[in-house]
Amino acid sequence: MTKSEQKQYFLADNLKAILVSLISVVAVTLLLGAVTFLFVREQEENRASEILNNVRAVFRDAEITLDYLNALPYESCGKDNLAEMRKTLFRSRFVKEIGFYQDDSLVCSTYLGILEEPLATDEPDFYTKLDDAFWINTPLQLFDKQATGTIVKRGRYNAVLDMDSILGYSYIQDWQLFYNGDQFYHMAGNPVLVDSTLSQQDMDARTGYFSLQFILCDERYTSTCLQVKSDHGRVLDLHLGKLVLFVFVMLMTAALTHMITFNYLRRRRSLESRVSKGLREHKFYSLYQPFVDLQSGKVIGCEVLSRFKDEFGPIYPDEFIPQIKEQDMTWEFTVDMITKAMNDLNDNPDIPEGFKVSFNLFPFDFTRDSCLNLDFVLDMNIKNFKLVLEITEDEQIATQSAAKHIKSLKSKGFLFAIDDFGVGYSNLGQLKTLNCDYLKIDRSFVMDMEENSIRSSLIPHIVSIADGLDVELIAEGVENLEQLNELKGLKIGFGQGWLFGKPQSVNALAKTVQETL
Ligand SMILES: Nc1nc2c(ncn2[C@@H]2O[C@@H]3COP(=O)(O)O[C@H]4[C@@H](O)[C@H](n5cnc6c(=O)[nH]c(N)nc65)O[C@@H]4COP(=O)(O)O[C@H]3[C@H]2O)c(=O)[nH]1
Repeated sequence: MTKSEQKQYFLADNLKAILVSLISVVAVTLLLGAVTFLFVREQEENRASEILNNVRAVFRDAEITLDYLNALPYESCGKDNLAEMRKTLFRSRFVKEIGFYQDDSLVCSTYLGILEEPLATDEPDFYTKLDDAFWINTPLQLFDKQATGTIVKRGRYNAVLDMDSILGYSYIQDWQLFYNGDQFYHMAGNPVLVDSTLSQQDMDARTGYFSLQFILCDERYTSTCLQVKSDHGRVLDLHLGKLVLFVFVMLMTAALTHMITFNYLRRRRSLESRVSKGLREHKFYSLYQPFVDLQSGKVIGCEVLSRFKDEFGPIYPDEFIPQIKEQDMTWEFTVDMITKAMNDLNDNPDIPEGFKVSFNLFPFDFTRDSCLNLDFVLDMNIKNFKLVLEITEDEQIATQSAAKHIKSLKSKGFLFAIDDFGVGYSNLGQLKTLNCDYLKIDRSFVMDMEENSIRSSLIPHIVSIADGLDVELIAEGVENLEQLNELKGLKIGFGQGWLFGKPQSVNALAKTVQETL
């Protein structure tokens, strides 16, 4: 991969990773947002029911107080009645003052005692379903002129309720308490905050669960309800820590998903993962390079050479072969390559019977018994190809087991070629033991023949070694006519190289074969 390709992939991977991290941040935000919201909403509901509990305590206290007094037989305000009213006031917790009525006028109260002039009272703000009369934020004429309060009257008595000490603690009144009678009656809190003409059903339909606007009614005094429209500033103050955590989690999610995605994409592009994916998905394919009989010029065989290409481009054998060895997949790879090549060559009618087909094998595989499983190639050999197995000179083939396996394969009809002869590890004794059929002269010897280099001057010695061992020679890397002529002059039998054809598709090979017939 070139530097500019690497840069391009780096940028593309980065963009993809950014996209994935954005998507995951959105997903995490939605998920965490929903969970946090439900949590906040529950907390707001808890706060609302706490307010309602306090209200219930006040009403209950007033109810007990008023019921107790109404049960007494007093019809007028005398000393005894007043004493009883004061005793009762002392016992109650949320009643600030008690008054007594005669003929709809207030005639005495715990604070002022018996009034000289009975006091007529204004119309109440509303009546409850139990016929209790309520005055909301009404001037408390009996105290000082400024004071206002909530008064409830039941039967002959009224009670001034200490609502403020319970309801007034909240510095932001983002709720209103109302009585739900034939219509909404404001009782406490912020009267303009929420639309009092809305029914609970309207509110529910309008707000849904993901909202900080809701109505909660008391369990006992079911007509006493709290309408809440939570103040965002207060809620934010309350949950600032969570918000900071939220932002932190989002940043971490973004960073982590970017890192994971980027690494994944980079790993996917690594040689190791591309090769292993290629092996898994049988993505390797074969090209065929012609062998030529140097004297007649006819194509008499081919070498099968593997190739690989994926969405990131090609990988060449000098990179994927070591990788396959590293992943210990050599045998699986070889079986796959041979099967595909045999199918290609069998299927093409222009590849003649008896054609030499040469496969590259990994020397290490000859040390394992599995190499004897090459019988399947014989079964596939319907066109009687001369099957040549090429092994590079390698210390692995010097082992006893490799020599035994090679001997056994030869007895089944496979021919053997020592590849890249002259640059590897071999000695004459070993060559004799292996009893190979061909020596392939490494192309480094052929490359500078026309310049009479020291290396090329060794070719005649290789020729006499081959004569001594009675093996055929194949010269690799023949690129021009000068090399061809010299090789012919040295009585070398076969050649392979760009002069005769590069590694090519089976169809191109078939055409080359037909042209030289
Ligand atoms: N400069 C030049 N090069 C020429 C010329 N003629 C042929 N070549 C190249 O020389 C290599 C010959 O194959 P090799 O020596 O068996 O060397 C092969 C072989 O050892 C290994 N290889 C390739 N395919 C397979 C395979 O399927 N299995 C195994 N085990 N090894 C393979 O990878 C090596 C390299 O393969 P390739 O890149 O295909 O390279 C091929 C071929 O393309 C020429 O005239 N000039």
